[in-house]
Amino acid sequence: MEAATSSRIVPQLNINQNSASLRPRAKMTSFFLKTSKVAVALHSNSNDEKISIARGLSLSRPIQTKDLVGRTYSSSGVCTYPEGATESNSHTAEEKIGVMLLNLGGPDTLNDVQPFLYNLFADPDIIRLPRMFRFLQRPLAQLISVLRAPKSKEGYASIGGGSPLRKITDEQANAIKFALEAKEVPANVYVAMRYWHPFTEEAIHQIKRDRITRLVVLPLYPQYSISTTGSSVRVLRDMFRDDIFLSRLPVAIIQSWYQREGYIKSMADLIQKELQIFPDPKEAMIFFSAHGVPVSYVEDAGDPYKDQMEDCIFLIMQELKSRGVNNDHTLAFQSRVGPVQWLKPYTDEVLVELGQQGVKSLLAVPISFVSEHIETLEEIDMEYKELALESGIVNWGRVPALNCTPSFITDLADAVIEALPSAMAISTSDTTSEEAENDVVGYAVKLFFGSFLAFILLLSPKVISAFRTSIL
Ligand SMILES: C=CC1=C(C)c2cc3[nH]c(cc4nc(cc5[nH]c(cc1n2)c(C)c5CCC(=O)O)C(CCC(=O)O)=C4C)c(C)c3C=C
Ligand SMILES: [Fe+2]
Repeated sequence: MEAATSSRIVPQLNINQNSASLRPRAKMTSFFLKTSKVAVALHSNSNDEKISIARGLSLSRPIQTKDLVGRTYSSSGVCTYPEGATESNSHTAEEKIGVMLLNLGGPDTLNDVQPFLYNLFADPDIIRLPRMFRFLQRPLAQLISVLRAPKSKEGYASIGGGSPLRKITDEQANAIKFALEAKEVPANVYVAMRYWHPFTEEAIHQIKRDRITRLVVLPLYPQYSISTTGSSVRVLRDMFRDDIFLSRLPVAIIQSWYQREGYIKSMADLIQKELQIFPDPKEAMIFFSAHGVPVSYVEDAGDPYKDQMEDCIFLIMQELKSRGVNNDHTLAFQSRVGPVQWLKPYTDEVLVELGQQGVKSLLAVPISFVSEHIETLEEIDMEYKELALESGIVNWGRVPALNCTPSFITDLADAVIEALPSAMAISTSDTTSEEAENDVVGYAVKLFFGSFLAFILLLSPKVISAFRTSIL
C-alpha cells in the first residue's frame, strides 16, 4: 500500500460507509445529486487561472468513480462530463468559496463543562439508543452529564480551566485560509463545532450571510467515525435539506483524509523528530494511542474507524521504514466512557503490559485528532505517563499534535482545492438562488390573487344561491 495524495469525498450526506468499500486508497465522488449551474460556471468562469489550479491537480494512480448522474471523477477530484454534455456560459458571477472545518468543540470555561457534556451525550450518534427508547435521549444526557461533570471538570481544570480546541481550530482556520490564498484560491474558512461554540448552526448562518457560492466541508478528523464526522454530517444534511439557499449551494464533503501523503509525511516527520530525544532512538517503541469507540459501532453499525486507523498506522510506519526508521510499534485505544465494551486493546492496560515485558522507552503518538486537547494534555501527558513510569518504562516521550504544522496545513489546503470541482447542490431544480427568491415572491403573489379570486367567486350571486339551496 502506498500513500495517495487524495481524500475521500462523499456522494451523499447520508452515506453509510462500510469497511470493504473504503479500502481503495483514494475515493472521490460528488456530494449531491444534480449539477448546479455554478458548478458548470467553474469551467466558463472568466477567472480561469484560479480554477485551473484546482482542475489541474492529478495523482500518479488515479481512481475513477461515478456519481449518481453519471459524471466521472478522477481520484484527484476533477470532474469530467459524459460525452455530449454541454457547458453553459450563462453564469459569470464571481465565485465565493467557503471552507467549513468540522470539529468537536470543547468547553471554554469550567462552567461550560456540564452543558457541553449534555450536548455530547444528547447526540444520538454518541449514545445510540434503539429507536423505541429515543425519547430517553435527553433525560439520559442530562443525567450522565451531571454525573460526569465533576470528573471532567477536574480534567479541564488541570489543563488551564478549559479546552484549547477553539483557539487551535481558529488558528488552523486562519492558516488554511492563508495557504489557500498562497495557492491563489481565496476562500472564507468557517469553524463548525458539534458540541460547543461556534456551533455548526453559527457557521451555517455566517456562510449564508456571506453568500458563499461553493463550499468544501473538511472534518478535522483524519479517520471517519459515525461518532465524529458522521455526526456532524448528519446535522448538516438536515440543515441543507430544509433550507432553500443551502439546498442549492454546491458542496463537497471530504469524509476522511488519513491516507493523504502530506498528512502521513507530516506525522512521520513529528515521530522521527521526537525519537531523536531518546537516549537510544532505535530502542523506543512507537505507541499509537487512538480515541476509542464502542465495539458495537464497528461490529454492528459498520463504522470504518478501526479499519481506517489500522490503515493509517500502516502508512505512517511504511513512510518511516522508507526513511530507515524500523522501530517496533503498537496501537491501543484510549478514553473509554461508560460500561460498554470499547475497541481493544485499552491504552492503560497495554502500558502496564509493556512495562512488565521490559520495554524501557516509549513514544506516545496521539493519532485520531490533529489538535492538542484534553486527552493529549491530561490523559496522555499526565495519567498515562504516570502509569507508564510506575509500570517500569523509564524513558517517556509524546509526539505533539499537528496543530498548525506548515506541511500539514498546506496539505489540507490541497485537499480543499482538489475537492472544489466535485461540489454539487442537493437540489434537483435548475433554479439559481435568485430565481428561488423570485419563486417565493411569485408564490406569494399567486396566493394573494388566488385568494382574491376565490373570495369574489364565493360572493357571486350564483354561488350564493347554490350555497343557499344546498343548505336549505
Ligand atoms: C476521533 C476522535 C474522537 C472520537 C472517535 C470520539 C468518540 C467519543 N467520545 C466520547 C465521549 C467524550 N469525548 C470527550 C472529549 C473529546 N472527544 C474527542 C474526540 C473523539 N471522541 C476530543 C478531541 C475530545 C476533547 C475535547 C476537548 O475539550 O478538548 C468527552 C469530554 C471529556 C471527558 O469528559 O472525558 C467525552 C465524555 C464518546 C462516548 C465517543 C464515542 C461514542
Ligand atoms: Fe470523545
